[in-house]
Amino acid sequence: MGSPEFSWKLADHPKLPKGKTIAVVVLDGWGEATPDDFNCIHKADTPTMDSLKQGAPERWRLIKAHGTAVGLPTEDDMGNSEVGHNALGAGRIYAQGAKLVDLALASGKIYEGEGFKYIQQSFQNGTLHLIGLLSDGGVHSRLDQLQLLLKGCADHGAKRIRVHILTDGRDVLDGSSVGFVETLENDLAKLRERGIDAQIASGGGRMYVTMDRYENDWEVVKRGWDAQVLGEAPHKFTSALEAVKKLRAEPKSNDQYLPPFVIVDENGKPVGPVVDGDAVVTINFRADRMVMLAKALEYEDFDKFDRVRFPKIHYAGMLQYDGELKLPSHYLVSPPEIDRTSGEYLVHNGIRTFACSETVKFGHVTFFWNGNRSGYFNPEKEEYVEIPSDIGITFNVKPKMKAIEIAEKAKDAILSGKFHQVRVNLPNGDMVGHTGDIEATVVACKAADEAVKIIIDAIEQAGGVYVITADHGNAEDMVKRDKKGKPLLDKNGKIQILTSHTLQPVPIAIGGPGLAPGVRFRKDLSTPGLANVAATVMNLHGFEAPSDYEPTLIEVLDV
Ligand SMILES: O=C(O)[C@@H](CO)OP(=O)(O)O
Ligand SMILES: [Mn+2]
Ligand SMILES: [Mn+2]
Repeated sequence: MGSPEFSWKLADHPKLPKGKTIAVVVLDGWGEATPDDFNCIHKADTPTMDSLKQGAPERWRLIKAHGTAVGLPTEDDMGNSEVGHNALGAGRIYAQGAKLVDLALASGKIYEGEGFKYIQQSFQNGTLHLIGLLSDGGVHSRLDQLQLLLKGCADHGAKRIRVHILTDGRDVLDGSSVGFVETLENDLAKLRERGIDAQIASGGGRMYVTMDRYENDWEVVKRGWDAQVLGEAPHKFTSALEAVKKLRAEPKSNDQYLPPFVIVDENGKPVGPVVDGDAVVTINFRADRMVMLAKALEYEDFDKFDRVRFPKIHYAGMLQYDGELKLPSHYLVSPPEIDRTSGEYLVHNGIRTFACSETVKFGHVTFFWNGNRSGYFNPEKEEYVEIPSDIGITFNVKPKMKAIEIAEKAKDAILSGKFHQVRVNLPNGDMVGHTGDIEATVVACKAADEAVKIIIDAIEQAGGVYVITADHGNAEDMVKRDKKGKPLLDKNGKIQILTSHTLQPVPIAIGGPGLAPGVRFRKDLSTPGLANVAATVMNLHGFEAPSDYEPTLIEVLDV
């Protein structure tokens, strides 16, 4: 901080005591929606979350978790874990990757930056490869940004372009991949009319190819590497549209899990392996599922899988994905500068923190919570525990995931008396919700509720305080609806399953024996959101929040 008067010291809260153990629980993908058959939270047996709701309006309320409340471009943007946990941890609303890329493309500034100049050095003699998620989901990437970037790169001298697509079906409807490939193929055809050699070179489903996160399963990244960089995959096609259509027609296949494929020419030769002298851009703005590929593309020393070849390329991320690792070192758009997060403040004010989740969400309560920063602020004051996730399965097969294990770890941390804050993410509603399997999602919600109960019981025993909330909706609505909320049917009369997040608000509940009797939710904040939670938690630790944080959700009445 540049200003001379800056200090990490937080003012004492005038009314609330210090020293309480606070459990902060984030139920991933747990929104509030009308109770019906497609609301898995409603369908599940969730006595603990139901009982918290009885505390409304003083100790239970709803907060916004999507759109501008979390720094996304519009109110049509559903929430997601990155922006949700960023807001929860940072206590302020930052224009997020989706918006920053929009602005940089609209102003043309993206083409003036260091990152673009760096990749541009390969345009004369090399190929430009764009790798990323192909959909308009807006969570990790957006089709319109890819379209603008393709055109912009061509305008700025790219002569040979290869796109390596990852099909979605998670932030958008399953089956929509076909339409996105058609759109992209049209754009590439237009570039070819301009004399630019532009084609799709490889592909695969995002959950099976490339987009793993938090080092859960490097095989996923390897499959992508083989197809994208080496030009090798079990499936070969001469057209991407044909590839996606044929692979989707296989039994049990879906967009999220399409196997890797490469596009070959009439001689069977892959059209776009990455070779020395090429440029590569990973077009996702969101960090978590690009970090592993970024490491493979950038690190000279790398032992996660055998890369076979490590081409000398000019690589840039759409954004820088990890501020602490400075990864990648080149990027087209600067990420939001999320500084002075609540975690960093609290560490400076003597708060000892324990954070835990299973691998698939571990970075959410650590990396995202801390403003896309990996590692500890102060290892003496923090302990982060990762419970290994199951690998190689879709979570509808094991919908309970590691919820109970996470809760037990939290319980031990609470009862140990070593920590002031015990923070967890319970992944079930989200991870199972994304599979589109309604029955399994009901089981998932019940498991998450049981985990909350374990944590609340520990807080009761320790005389502490709990804050139970969520990062965005998912499990509370599993069907695509028309504007009036009626479930939509597909051509065959079957309901259209919604695998994505939602626009719903999320609950927040406070309580526990350590909560001062006069504490209740304020009534004067009209539409607070996730960013109001950080100040709330700071208050519960006995501190005033910094003045530029979004206001606290609570007030303390004299009783
Ligand atoms: O799985 C993911 O990457 C996203 C959806 O694209 O979900 P979440 O934001 O909950 O992590
Ligand atoms: Mn989430
Ligand atoms: Mn999700």
